[in-house]
Amino acid sequence: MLELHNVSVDIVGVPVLRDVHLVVPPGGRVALIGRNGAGKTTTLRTLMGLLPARAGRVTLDGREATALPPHRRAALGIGYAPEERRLFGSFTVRENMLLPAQVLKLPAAEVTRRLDAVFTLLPELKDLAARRAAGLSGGQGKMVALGRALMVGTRAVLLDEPFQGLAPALALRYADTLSRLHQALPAVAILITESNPELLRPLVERSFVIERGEIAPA
Ligand SMILES: Nc1ncnc2c1ncn2[C@@H]1O[C@H](COP(=O)(O)OP(=O)(O)OP(=O)(O)O)[C@@H](O)[C@H]1O
Repeated sequence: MLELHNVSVDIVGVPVLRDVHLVVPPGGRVALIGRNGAGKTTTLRTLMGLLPARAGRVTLDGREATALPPHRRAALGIGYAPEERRLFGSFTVRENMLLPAQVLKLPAAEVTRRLDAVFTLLPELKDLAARRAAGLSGGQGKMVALGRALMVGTRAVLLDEPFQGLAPALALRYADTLSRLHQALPAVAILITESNPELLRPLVERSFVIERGEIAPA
């Protein structure tokens, strides 16, 4: 269970999240819906430990995580796919996917096991494994970012607007991938941000709406 308890976050002195309460149950599929600038990315970055909370607490399975740096949260099984993907262009797809697992210094056998599991789930990544990330299309880049998040996200993956900018056919394929992901790894929670609530309705069990940094159940 990943939880924000009454979290407030300021960026350069401006309140961006206000008293946010958000719950992502184990294996749950949760949407965070909001317009541009509503605070979706800030919420995910706060969950990941990339932004400090001015007030409130972050917990993982009831354990205090508010002060944990991002790599410690990743080590606890939280994967993050940022909206802008942040792939290293000169690295291959495989190298990009391996990076977070290497940062966590996971044993080589475990890294290989996880990579194989992600390739089984997302076979198109296996075909792209040797390609440089710089040459990927936007849709391919999103799949790589998902695969990379799954390399550490054994409990939860946070996906920031993965449908943004995808052509309709690719968006359908991505949605299908998320459904397969849930079937194959039912224990892994998925938190997805999006501006269009209709797009995620078939994929999630629960939605939260965020407006000007405040969350209410949809
Ligand atoms: N580094 C920053 N400096 C100043 N303001 C910021 C910064 N980062 C975010 N903000 C502001 O915080 C608010 C929330 O931003 P956030 O990126 O979380 O929104 P979002 O819902 O993810 O929308 P988008 O899809 O446009 O990124 C916005 O008003 C944004 O302008």
